Amino acid sequence: MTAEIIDGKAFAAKVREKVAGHVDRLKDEHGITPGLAVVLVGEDPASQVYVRSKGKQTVEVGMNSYEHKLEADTSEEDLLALIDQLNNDKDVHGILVQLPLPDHLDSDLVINSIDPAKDVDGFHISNVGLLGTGQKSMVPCTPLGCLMMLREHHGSLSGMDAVVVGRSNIVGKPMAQLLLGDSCTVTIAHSRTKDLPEVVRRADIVVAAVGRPEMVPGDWIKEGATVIDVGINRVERDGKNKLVGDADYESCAARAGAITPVPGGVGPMTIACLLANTVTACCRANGLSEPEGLTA
Ligand SMILES: NC(=O)C1=CN([C@@H]2O[C@H](COP(=O)(O)OP(=O)(O)OC[C@H]3O[C@@H](n4cnc5c(N)ncnc54)[C@H](OP(=O)(O)O)[C@@H]3O)[C@@H](O)[C@H]2O)C=CC1
Ligand SMILES: Nc1nc(=O)c2c([nH]1)NC[C@@H]1CN(c3ccc(C(=O)N[C@@H](CCC(=O)O)C(=O)O)cc3)C=[N+]21
Repeated sequence: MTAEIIDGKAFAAKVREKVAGHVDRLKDEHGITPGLAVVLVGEDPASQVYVRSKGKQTVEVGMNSYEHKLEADTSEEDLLALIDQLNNDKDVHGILVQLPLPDHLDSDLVINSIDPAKDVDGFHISNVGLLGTGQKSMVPCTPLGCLMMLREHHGSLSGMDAVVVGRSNIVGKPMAQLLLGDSCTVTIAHSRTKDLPEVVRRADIVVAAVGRPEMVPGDWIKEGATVIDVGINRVERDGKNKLVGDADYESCAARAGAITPVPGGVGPMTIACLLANTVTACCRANGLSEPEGLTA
């Protein structure tokens, strides 16, 4: 079988178009412009690239972008003061603190100081709890993007066997919650999982979120399964820098029914979902009906 390629880049463009339509409506009918604040502490080069890309796309869909770049040695007190200011700013509907934070800052404390209604990353404990109990919440962007692509490809996911490889708070765990919410039978695998190849071979849906370049080979993939590759790994090949996923693309594509590429798969959908979450947060903050099809 040769896998169908799930084009995350094209899908993300459609999501952004929808978002832009809602932004227009909010401006025209209500005089409100959704605003997203992104906070970057330090100068991690990859983080700088993502933050720039987020800011650019925020403006392209007609929203306001507020970028806050802080020195790497910023104190926790100063960062919390900035978040407090953003929490109380009516023009800011979404707040994202780029992770990872420098070691001297307590990420849990920082994230939990964001107003949950503005937590467009969906990382605040309130949103995690709401998602886990099936209540309306802000849903983490990367898993939301994966879910949207899976729903589009399969229609219903009910009864499918899903294996999520990785159990991080930002990808693996929320991904598993969303798949469970769509009635998959979900297994979460991690570094202590016994016989990972056999576990993955049971899956109709494999979500690879491990952070290890090309770790999942094609012979772990059940014929016809769908592979969602969350991994973003920069590696050097033939003297060139290259971006690869957590799945070995060639061998997985040879067995899978469908697969997301890297780049051009989950990554672009993550940013599109961030914009979608900002519009959703803006509508909720203003007591307006929220856009359909932009959240879980
Ligand atoms: N496309 C996008 O938008 C995004 C992409 N990413 C990418 O996704 C990947 C995962 O990110 P993230 O969840 O933050 O990573 P983390 O490092 O936080 O988590 C990785 C998970 O993989 C598990 N793991 C590590 N090695 C193995 C192994 N050999 N076998 C099985 N499981 C293993 C770990 O297990 P254990 O818990 O036991 O240590 C852990 O649960 C990265 O490549 C990252 O760059 C991340 C966010 C967004
Ligand atoms: N608070 C917070 N929220 C995040 O959502 C968050 C974060 N911190 N820290 C880092 C990770 C990573 N992440 C990506 C976003 C877009 C691409 C993306 O657009 N990737 C392109 C390629 C980009 C490139 O060439 O580097 C693609 O896959 O096609 C990738 C990864 C969001 N993250």
